[in-house]
Amino acid sequence: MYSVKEAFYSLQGEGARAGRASVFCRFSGCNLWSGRERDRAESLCRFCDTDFVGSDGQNGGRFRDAGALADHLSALWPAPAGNALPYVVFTGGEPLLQLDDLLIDAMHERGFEIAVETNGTIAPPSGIDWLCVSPKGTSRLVVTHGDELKLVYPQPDALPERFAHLDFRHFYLQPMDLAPLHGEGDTMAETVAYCLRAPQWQLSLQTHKIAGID
Ligand SMILES: C[S@@+](CC[C@H](N)C(=O)[O-])C[C@H]1O[C@@H](n2cnc3c(N)ncnc32)[C@H](O)[C@@H]1O
Ligand SMILES: Nc1nc2[nH]cc(C(=O)O)c2c(=O)[nH]1
Ligand code: SF4
Ligand SMILES: [Mg+2]
Repeated sequence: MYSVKEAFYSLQGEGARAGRASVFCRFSGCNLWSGRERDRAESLCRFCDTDFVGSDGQNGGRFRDAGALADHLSALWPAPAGNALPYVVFTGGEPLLQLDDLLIDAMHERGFEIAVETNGTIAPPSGIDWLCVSPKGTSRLVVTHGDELKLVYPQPDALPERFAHLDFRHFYLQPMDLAPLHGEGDTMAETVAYCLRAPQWQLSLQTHKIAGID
């Protein structure tokens, strides 16, 4: 059984593949935060911008097996899509609590390339085509290689220096959106300043928020 908060067709907003048409599958639940506001301040991840509780979002639900979820997701890809490769982004919540070999195989069988957005605390199954790891605070990072490391900045307890030596093709800093925290501050200027000081790191903007899409 898979529990999915929501699923939708949009443009990948973040990282090296920003702008690419994608089916998003947002799994329910996370191992670093309950999703309840009253638990936020005491959680390992405290700045989350996402509601991943339950399965009541658009195209959300509980799916009895990999084939049922794969059919549901592939129906969100437009037809005809010309020569674009179908692309699915598994996110959440923490997708590696649920994503398994059966679902990976089922999406590959339907012609999809598979991307994952993870907090890096759970070992991934094999067969993922694009792995984005986004470390959180003091949580223990077990995924030390992948395609992109995308660190939300600034996190005083997760400095970029801690991750700069890891085996990733791309290193991104993404300004922390303080809106979910009702916070004040200019994370954009700080993030730009860091990228200018340490050019290994590139700026990742959440372009879907700028564009006003999901
Ligand atoms: C909601 S998370 C879900 C996937 C996974 N749990 C993770 O943390 O990578 C998706 C992406 O949004 C980023 N993110 C979450 N809250 C954010 C915020 N307030 N500002 C900027 N990026 C944020 C995460 O770091 C991650 O890269
Ligand atoms: N458009 C869009 N791009 C995204 N890239 C990563 C997202 C996520 O929440 O994991 C996300 C998202 O929520 N929307
Ligand atoms: S690890 Fe990801 S889904 Fe979980 S609370 Fe943090 S940003 Fe949100
Ligand atoms: Mg998001």
